[in-house]
Amino acid sequence: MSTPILEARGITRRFGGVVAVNDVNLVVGKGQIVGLIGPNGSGKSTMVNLVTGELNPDEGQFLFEGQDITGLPTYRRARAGMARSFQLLRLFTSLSVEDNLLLAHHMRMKTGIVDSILGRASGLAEEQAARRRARELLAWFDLEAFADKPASELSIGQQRMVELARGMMSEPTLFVLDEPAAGLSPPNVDKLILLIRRLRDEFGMSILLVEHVMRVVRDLCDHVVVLDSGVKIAEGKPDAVVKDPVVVEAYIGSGWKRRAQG
Ligand SMILES: Nc1ncnc2c1ncn2[C@@H]1O[C@H](COP(=O)(O)OP(=O)(O)OP(=O)(O)O)[C@@H](O)[C@H]1O
Repeated sequence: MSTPILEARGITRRFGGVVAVNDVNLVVGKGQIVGLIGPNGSGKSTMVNLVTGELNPDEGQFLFEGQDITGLPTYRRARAGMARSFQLLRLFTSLSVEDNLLLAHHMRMKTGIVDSILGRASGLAEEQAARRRARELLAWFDLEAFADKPASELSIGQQRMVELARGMMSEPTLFVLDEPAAGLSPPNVDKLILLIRRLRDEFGMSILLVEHVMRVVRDLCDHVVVLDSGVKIAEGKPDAVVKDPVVVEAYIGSGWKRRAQG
């Protein structure tokens, strides 16, 4: 197997007396879609924040394309090729859709904006390239018609697409998606599934996906990792994992059946 895009080795993170993530190993291979699931409070969001550098682990190591990135700040991970989407949308609702893409690009990469304000040639060239990329992505996501509209005028489903397009601005090789189906209607969930698959197939993207909607996990994931109380309790193919008695037991009482039908 080629070097995985992401490898988490023995990751532990505590909050006071709570061990939110406990000695977790996780591998995302190149071009793979790996699901991270588990009942509420099992440590998924903490793990995502550890992967992207919003949090640092107390123990363990992260490798990105074989390089140790443990302790690197978020923007350095973005430069290395990592992007994320947020469970609660973080769009600038008064800005246009296109400006959301451009601004996020500058903020994530910590580059360009000073140059462009000062009118430096390198900055201007980058600004033009970013604008071109934004337009291409808006077309790819079928959002061209909304480019100049304030994000607030879009439906939640459309805003989720903007969030994904925004993540793509930095040309990531690993996209970490935090509950992309949250709040979407069933037809929009179908669209999302197709779109995430296309992201992988057309851009060769690797994806780490946290998701409660089991249909999304079953349809998309090559491999699933299950957390419970911070511990990895199972992993494998989605169909086998959701039937694993240990996993079913962990979900009982936390609305698993309702979600599995979602
Ligand atoms: N900043 C924090 N301070 C203290 N405890 C925290 C913090 N963040 C998470 N925790 C605790 O860590 C554990 C894991 O929480 P986390 O949010 O990672 O779970 P989750 O699987 O993402 O849950 P959900 O599915 O509800 O989003 C929980 O017990 C939570 O209360």
